[in-house]
Amino acid sequence: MNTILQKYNRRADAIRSLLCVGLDSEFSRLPARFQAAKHPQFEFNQWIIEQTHAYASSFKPNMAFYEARGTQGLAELQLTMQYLREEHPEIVTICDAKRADIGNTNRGYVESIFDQFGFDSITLHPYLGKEALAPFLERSDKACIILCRTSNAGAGEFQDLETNGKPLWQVVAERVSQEWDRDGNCMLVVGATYPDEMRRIRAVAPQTTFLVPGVGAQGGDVAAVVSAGLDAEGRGLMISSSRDIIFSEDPAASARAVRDAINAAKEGIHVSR
Ligand SMILES: O=C(O)c1cc(=O)[nH]c(=O)n1[C@@H]1O[C@H](COP(=O)(O)O)[C@@H](O)[C@H]1O
Repeated sequence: MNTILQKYNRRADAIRSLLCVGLDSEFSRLPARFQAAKHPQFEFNQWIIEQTHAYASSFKPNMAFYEARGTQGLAELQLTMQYLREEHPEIVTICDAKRADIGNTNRGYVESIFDQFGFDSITLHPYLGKEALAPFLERSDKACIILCRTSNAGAGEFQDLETNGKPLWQVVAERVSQEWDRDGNCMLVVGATYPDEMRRIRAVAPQTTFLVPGVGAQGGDVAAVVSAGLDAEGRGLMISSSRDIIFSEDPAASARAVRDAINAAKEGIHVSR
């Protein structure tokens, strides 16, 4: 297991939480007091981080909402990362960017996301194959989170296509967990909205950690996710919610409620951790 996964498990055990808080800080949805601030997204993120860090094992900013504001948004993402590194270095950071290109171009993304922004991990799509992703996979000090079964309604358009009698998402799960994950630095994205598929993915990838978006605003059920996806150690899940937490009346209470729902579901299936 590599250092980022160790960091994650340490944090998850220390605060008894498998919750990932998504920093999808869309400018138009920020409270007015933050929209008027000098660094709106950064100051909002700082507030959200302070409200929710006690319940968060990871934070996941989605690049889209920072890129949308051009250089100012990217600068505020950089400030957010600096703040997290200084104030909460024990919490895992995930760059949700769903990148991947040919190998040479990936080197640029690796430098940007891992070295300039300093993220612990990044979401990637597998479409170009292992050879192209080598610059990411070689980074045994970081983690690669590969899209397997996404949470959206149309996920099946390609992901359900059968190859050698298996759906593509199963091939991705097997390939990543058995062939790509040499250093223990690979995870899989498995949407909360597909618990049946998640159960099958857990069966073929028993030791892989899943990033699980889709609870909260997208309607995924926390108890179904825990039942389908928990690993034998009582971990193996980063259950992610963005809008439902960060734009709620009380982000601290919302984060605590998801953390509590996850733990209640775990107790229901008799996992000690
Ligand atoms: O990679 C992701 O995090 C991701 C994969 C997926 O299958 N579905 C999905 O919703 N996401 C991301 O997870 C977040 C979900 O946000 P909420 O629906 O507000 O909780 C967004 O940043 C999405 O881009």
